[in-house]
Parts: sequence; C-alpha cells; structure tokens
Amino acid sequence: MLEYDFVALNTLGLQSALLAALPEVPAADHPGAWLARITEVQREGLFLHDGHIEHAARPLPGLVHALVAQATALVVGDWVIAERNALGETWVTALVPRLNHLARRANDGRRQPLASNIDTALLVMGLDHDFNPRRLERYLAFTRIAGIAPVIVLTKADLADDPEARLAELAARLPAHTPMLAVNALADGARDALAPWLGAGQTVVLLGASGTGKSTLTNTLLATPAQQTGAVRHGDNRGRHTTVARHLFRLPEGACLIDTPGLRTWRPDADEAELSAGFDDIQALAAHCRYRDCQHREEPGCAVRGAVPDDRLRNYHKVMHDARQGRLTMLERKAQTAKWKVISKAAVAHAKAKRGG
Ligand SMILES: Nc1nc2c(ncn2[C@@H]2O[C@H](COP(=O)(O)OP(=O)(O)OP(=O)(O)O)[C@@H](O)[C@H]2O)c(=O)[nH]1
Ligand SMILES: [Zn+2]
Repeated sequence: MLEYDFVALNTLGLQSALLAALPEVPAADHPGAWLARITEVQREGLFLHDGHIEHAARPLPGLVHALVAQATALVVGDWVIAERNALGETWVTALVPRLNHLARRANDGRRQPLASNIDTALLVMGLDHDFNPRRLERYLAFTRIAGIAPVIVLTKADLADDPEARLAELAARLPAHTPMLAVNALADGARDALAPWLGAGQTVVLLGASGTGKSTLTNTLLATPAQQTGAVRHGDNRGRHTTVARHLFRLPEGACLIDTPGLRTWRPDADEAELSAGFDDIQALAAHCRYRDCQHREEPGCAVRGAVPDDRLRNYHKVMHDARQGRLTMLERKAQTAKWKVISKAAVAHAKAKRGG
C-alpha cells in the first residue's frame, strides 16, 4: 500500500490522472512507501514534498541508472515513490510515469531534462520591442508537442499603444481557441486575469525570452492581495509570501508554479517529425504535393506554397532548420567541421593544381 493524502497532495498539483499511472508497490517489501513531488534537484541529492513537509532525499543508484539509460533524469515536478530506511534516510525508489515533460538541448547537444507534469505554460511576451508573432508561433508548436496547454500572456500592456489591436492580430494568425490576454505584469489585475489557470491541482510554468516580465509576473502571482499592498522587494522571486518549496511555488490561488534556472532559458527543442506535427495545416497540404519529399520551396506542383501564408511557411522552415541543428551532437558537429576542413584543403589543393603552383 502506498500512503498518500490526496487533499494535501492536490495542493502540490496531484491529479487523478496521475494516480491512475501509479506503479505497484508491494506492501510487504515496502512498508511505509509514500508519494511525493520533487521540488528541487541538486547534484548530490534532491528535495521532496509530501504535501505537509519537505524532505531531503537521494535517488537509488539503480533508479538513476535506469533513467540515464532512457536519456533522462529526475526533475522538479516529477512525482516519485519515497521510502525511509532504518537510518532515517529518505530514498527515492521509483518515478511515477510522467504526464508530460519539458527538456532542452544543452550546448553540447545533449538533452537536458527540465520539468515534468505541467498543465499550463504561460507564454510570456512583451508588447514592446519584444513583440514577435513568429516566435510565439514556435513556442506554441513546441508546447503543443509537449502536451502542455498554452496561454499567451502579453505583458507591458500599460506601455503599449493599442494592446487590443495586437491581440486581434495574433488571433487572426494563431490557431483558433488559443487563449491570450494582455496584462500589466506589475498590477494585481494580472493575477485576476490569469486566475482561471491557477486553480488548485494545476501546475504552471512561465516561458519567454529574457526581459519579457517573467520575474515581474511571478512576484505578482505570488503576492496575496493583502501582502501586495506592502513593499514587494524587487528581484525577490523566491516567494517569501507563501509556503514555498525551492523551485516549486504554491500560489495563493492554489496552483503550483515551477521556476527553475533551466526553464528560464528554455529554448524550444524537439525533433523534426515531432515539430512538423505543430504545423498540421502544412502537413495536411503536403500530402498533395507532387513530390513526396517536397520541401515546399521551389518544387513544381507544391500544394503548400501559396496555400499557407508566406510568413508561416518561412517560420516552418526556420523551425525545421533549428531542429536539425539542435540534433547535431558535439561529436557530429566535430565530424562535420573535420569534413569541411578536408573539403576546403582539397579545394585549396585543387585550386593550386589548376594554377599550376
Ligand atoms: N510597465 C511594465 N513594465 C514591466 C511589465 N512587465 C515587466 N516589466 C518590466 O520589464 C523589466 C523586465 O522584467 P522581468 O520580470 O525582469 O523580465 P524576465 O522575463 O524575468 O527577465 P529574465 O529574468 O532575464 O528572464 C523589468 O524592469 C520590469 O519591471 C509590465 O507589464 N509593465
Ligand atoms: Zn510542397
């Protein structure tokens, strides 16, 4: 029997769908095993929350190896089975299957796992010079692939000339029914506007480029109305206002907000096939192209070019290009550079030979 307190864990984001995927834990071998959520991962160990208190814990080496074999690792937001041994040490013995997961491609080309079990991604973009519908389109494609519901949050509405016009522009361009709103991230109203996505049991992340207002919004969301009338220390996004567990914050509205350094600099990452699923209009049309491997560029008989806005097609090409680049590992990159060196040497030799030198 696995011990858990649904009401307490629901405030940490536990949902019924996750319970359905719980692994079998035989009571005889595992007395007192319990369910907990990871709130911080460090090099040596991690922190868990059971809905009441936080525990320092370590993953069983066997579990670590099993995850490495699957090119992943424990991250904030993961639900796990924990057990305490006779020495009073807490060990993570199993990972509950993830409902979804965000990872990014590190500079060395390796996949870096970031966070799991997220309901909603608030895609943050400023209504100032940062405003860029094409970037938003890419973020939307990526969150869709990850199985995370997107909400577009345009910040700096107070600085914009005509936020309504910008919203209309996006609504005309982006997939129908994409929730979007314009807010002043510094004002209480932002919390009210986002309330529908911040209920108990919900887990949210903020994604967006630097300077778009993620910290500002975090501070606004973390502050209870009473506390917000007091001075909110700028740059303090560690949420001193609420019961806070390191990188997983509980918002007054009931939701959990995951904020890890990796998520802050998250860049869309997925492979080409997954990515093109985010452009299903292009996929559907591509079936009618004359050539099966049509790139929708110059090919005759292309059913996509002309049927899709140029802008969207250009964005599609860019996303595919980025995906191909991102897939190159360090070794592949080295091999590629080496190949280029050989080719350019050969070209120089060839040129010399031609000059007769
Ligand atoms: N007027 C106004 N200023 C805003 C708003 N949102 C953010 N700002 C300001 O924009 C600047 C950048 O906001 P941050 O919250 O630090 O941006 P960030 O996304 O956290 O940036 P990184 O930490 O670099 O990822 C700050 O000076 C904020 O005060 C808004 O809605 N209205
Ligand atoms: Zn085509």
